[in-house]
Amino acid sequence: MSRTAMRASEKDFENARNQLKLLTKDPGNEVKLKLYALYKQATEGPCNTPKPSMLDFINKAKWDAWNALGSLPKETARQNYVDLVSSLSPSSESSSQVKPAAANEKQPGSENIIVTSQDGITKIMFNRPSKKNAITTSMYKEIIHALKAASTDNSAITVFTGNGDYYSSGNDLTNFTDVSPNSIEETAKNASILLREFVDAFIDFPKPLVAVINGPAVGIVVTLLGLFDAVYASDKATFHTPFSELGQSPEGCASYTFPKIMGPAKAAEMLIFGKKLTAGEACAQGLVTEVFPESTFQKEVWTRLKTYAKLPTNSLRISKELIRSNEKEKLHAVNAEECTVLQGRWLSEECMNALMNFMSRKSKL
Ligand SMILES: CCCCC/C=C/CC(=O)SCCNC(=O)CCNC(=O)[C@H](O)C(C)(C)COP(=O)(O)OP(=O)(O)OC[C@H]1O[C@@H](n2cnc3c(N)ncnc32)[C@H](O)[C@@H]1OP(=O)(O)O
Repeated sequence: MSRTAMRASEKDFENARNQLKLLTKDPGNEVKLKLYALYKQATEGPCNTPKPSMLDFINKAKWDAWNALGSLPKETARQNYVDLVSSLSPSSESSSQVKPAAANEKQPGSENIIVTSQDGITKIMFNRPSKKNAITTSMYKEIIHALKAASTDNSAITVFTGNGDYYSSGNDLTNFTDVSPNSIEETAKNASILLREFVDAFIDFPKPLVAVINGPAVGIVVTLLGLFDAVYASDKATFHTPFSELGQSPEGCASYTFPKIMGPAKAAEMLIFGKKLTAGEACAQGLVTEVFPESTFQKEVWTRLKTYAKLPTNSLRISKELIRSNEKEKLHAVNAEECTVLQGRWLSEECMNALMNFMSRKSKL
């Protein structure tokens, strides 16, 4: 008999609750919301409490998740809860972690950012494919750390890429949702400080910085490309900065680099109106260096990068310094301004509405 056809007993339900306490890895906010909703439905039936205020992020998200279950019978909710907890066992957690192939020197850190050094190339890989490589707060910190280490290691160039079908879906939107109403302002301030430090690490990076865009790229991973020295893209990559849709504003110095790269009209289409570009369009507008067919992308790009990494390292650094140094002061000022503006945006009703929409879309089971 399949698990879904079975009926979980009170004992199964109790066991699942205990099993949950033993989890070694945080299952993430979305799963926690689903668990919360199923638990409430299984024990109390359909949602029976008043809708919390929009600013009460956490309770509103919980309420939405529970309310979305409608009139699901208590027994079904109980079974779904047991099934969900069982799917979170350590074996299913670890199966989503994919290690990079042929990594000679794997450096320590979480599994969400994997740093390897080989053939004169330090590779920093987004490795959270089940979440489309969305960037959590701790991943921002790890990347800052990885860039600092790469700036003084033996490699000639540093490369960012993504594991799985996405390059990255940008900022993890749940970074802002697991916050109590009275700490929203402090969270926005801390995020602004972290973002500024994060972007500064790219502005100041002394070696050639290359992006190997293996799939769609969204938000901050797109805006940062203006600070990269070369961007190679698979023809299945897309470039999307939906800031207005999210009630937010550009970051990563794109408000300055994009108009310089592609002209103000094309930059406005991307940064204000959120137009998504294909790899070919991004290349035509100067954001991407070269586009490769998906079938040969990895082979062609890495072969080329290995050749580049054999060039004299001091010469590479000095040439980059000449190209970029005049801009550095301006870029730091732009970064500071963008972070200040974003801090205000994160507290705006438009942004809160957009985050709630994302959360309620996810909590529909
Ligand atoms: C220190 C703070 C600094 C802040 C800097 C600010 C930066 C601004 C930005 O980066 S704005 C860009 C933010 N990103 C987005 O708006 C993308 C949101 N995600 C999506 O629109 C979609 O998920 C998608 C188009 C990327 C992919 O859609 P698809 O239908 O193919 O896949 P799923 O939606 O089912 O995604 C699979 C799971 O991954 C979760 N996920 C994907 N992206 C994000 C994200 N950015 N944040 C959080 N979670 C994300 C998605 O929710 C699914 O999870 P689930 O399986 O648990 O439901």
